[in-house]
Amino acid sequence: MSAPLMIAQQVFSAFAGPKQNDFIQCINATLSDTNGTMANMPAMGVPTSFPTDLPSLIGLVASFSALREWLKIILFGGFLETLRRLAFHFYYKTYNSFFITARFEEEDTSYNWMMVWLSTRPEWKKARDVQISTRTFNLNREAVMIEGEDDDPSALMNESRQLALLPSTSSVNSVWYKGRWMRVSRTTREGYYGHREETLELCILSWDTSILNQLLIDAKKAYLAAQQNNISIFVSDSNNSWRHIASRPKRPLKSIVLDPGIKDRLIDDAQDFLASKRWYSSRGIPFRRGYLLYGAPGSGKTSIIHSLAGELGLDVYVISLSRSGLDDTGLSELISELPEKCIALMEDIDAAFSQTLNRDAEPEVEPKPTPNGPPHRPSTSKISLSGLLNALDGVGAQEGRILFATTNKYESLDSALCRPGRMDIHIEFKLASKYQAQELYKCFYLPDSEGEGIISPLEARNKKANKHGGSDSGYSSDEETKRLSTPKSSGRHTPPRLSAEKIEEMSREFADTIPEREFSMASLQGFLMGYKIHPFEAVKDVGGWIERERAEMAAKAKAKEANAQGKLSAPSSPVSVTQDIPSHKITVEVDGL
Ligand SMILES: Nc1ncnc2c1ncn2[C@@H]1O[C@H](COP(=O)(O)OP(=O)(O)OP(=O)(O)O)[C@@H](O)[C@H]1O
Repeated sequence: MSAPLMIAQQVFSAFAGPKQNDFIQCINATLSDTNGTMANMPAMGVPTSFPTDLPSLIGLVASFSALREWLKIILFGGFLETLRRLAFHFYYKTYNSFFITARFEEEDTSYNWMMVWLSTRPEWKKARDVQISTRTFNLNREAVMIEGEDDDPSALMNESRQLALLPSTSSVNSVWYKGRWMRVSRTTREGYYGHREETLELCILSWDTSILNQLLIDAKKAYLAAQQNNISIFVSDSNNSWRHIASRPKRPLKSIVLDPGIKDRLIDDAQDFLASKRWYSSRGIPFRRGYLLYGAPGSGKTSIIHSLAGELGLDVYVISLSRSGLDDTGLSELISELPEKCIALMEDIDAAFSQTLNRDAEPEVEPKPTPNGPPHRPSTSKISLSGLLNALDGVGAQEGRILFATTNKYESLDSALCRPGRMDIHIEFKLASKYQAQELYKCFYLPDSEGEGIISPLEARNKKANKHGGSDSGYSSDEETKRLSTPKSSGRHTPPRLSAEKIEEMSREFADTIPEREFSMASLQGFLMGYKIHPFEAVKDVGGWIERERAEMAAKAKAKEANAQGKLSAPSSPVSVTQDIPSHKITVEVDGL
């Protein structure tokens, strides 16, 4: 009781000054009341009168032996803690001067470079703790295949599984790079909405900081080299940011069959545009180019755009105008965030147009019931035509971009959207001509540069496996090819090798049977897909296929007409369309007929 009172007295006198003597006397009186305690104080070496200045107070406190011990402990502990902190500080300083540390966040592209680079390292083949992954880090490329997989026939069935060996997330791994030791660790943490995000950390033991740059350059080069045969596809997410969704192998331009001149016109124009930046800027013309591809469905509009992207080495940014939640501001943001050289693709621009694209955005309407199915919901997109026009050539519009828009309903597009400056070149894609049918046939059955027809990778590998057993060398005679093209007789799954003259002759026969501009290229491709390894049967059966297609189209037209007249009151049962092909039958159910 007495010590706190004494301290209170001292503190009070220090702060309150001499005028507070009454209060000090009061405390003294209180202390002198506690006789028992005070009586013992002289024995403890504590003065019985109370100091009123600071040095005396310190003397008083120091006169307590227990307090002295505490003070010593506190000072000693503080000293030790300071030493510990200094030691750690110097340790980390020294450690960091030996190591270069780099972190890569999963959502960043550089993370993909590093992971692809790591997946090619030989270290993981011998490691005892590795992660097995089928992720390709936005690449369509072979990662590390399982050793011996090529020799295992059962692995042929798992052709598409590409297993990569990666550093484990549960341990710290070592890699050597250019004679430097590197520590690799991967950590995951809980991100937003429970999404797990990964960070890759590399610690390189090196004084020379340029080694990190070298590593990044190597990893990026390796990634781009692997990406060389692919194009990247980006779409917008709900935050109106671009997100990489896929890499697709480049499609050779020659695999797209158009009437003569169309492909050349497109490619020449696009190449000329990309090389003319200075020309545009010196004349004050916005450095942008727009192409409108319109015409029949399945005529190759989308295919040629992807193929062109591969040819020009550009990535494709798909702008989906009917995406729910996308409004004029979001669209402007998206277009202004496009990279300088890229292809922006707006598919089926008429679909968005007929639902919401008009100069004065219509208020949302209730879904209307349709006779044959669920009510048709209008798009939840809030794009207006003026918003689209502003986004395309407003101040925020990106320079250097090539815009491709596709539509099946050319006439329904507003003339403001189609005017030069927005859509500079309009190209019509028609239903297949005889010329296209013939070229498509040749495309299917002519051997490519490696001596194979257009066959699936599995067939190619089967072919490789059969290399020593079959009579594959050189072109075969007609009799031989007929025999080979019949699977029952040959038991093979590879297309026959036909001479170029033979294919030319058969392709003419095929094209003669196909009526001009009646079928789409997509439907011809669909037919030929059923005869991938049966070129003779394809020519023989195409007449029957045409009849069936016509009957089907007539039935569809009839049903559509009946629908339009409101005669259909109940949903009709699906119609089965059966296509006979030599090796198997395909049954397709067509709804609503
Ligand atoms: N001219 C063509 N040459 C080669 N293949 C073609 C051609 N046209 C279409 N195809 C094939 O048909 C399929 C559909 O083609 P694509 O998607 O490019 O047509 P589209 O005109 O964009 O159709 P839609 O207007 O319905 O979107 C693809 O698999 C493609 O290989």
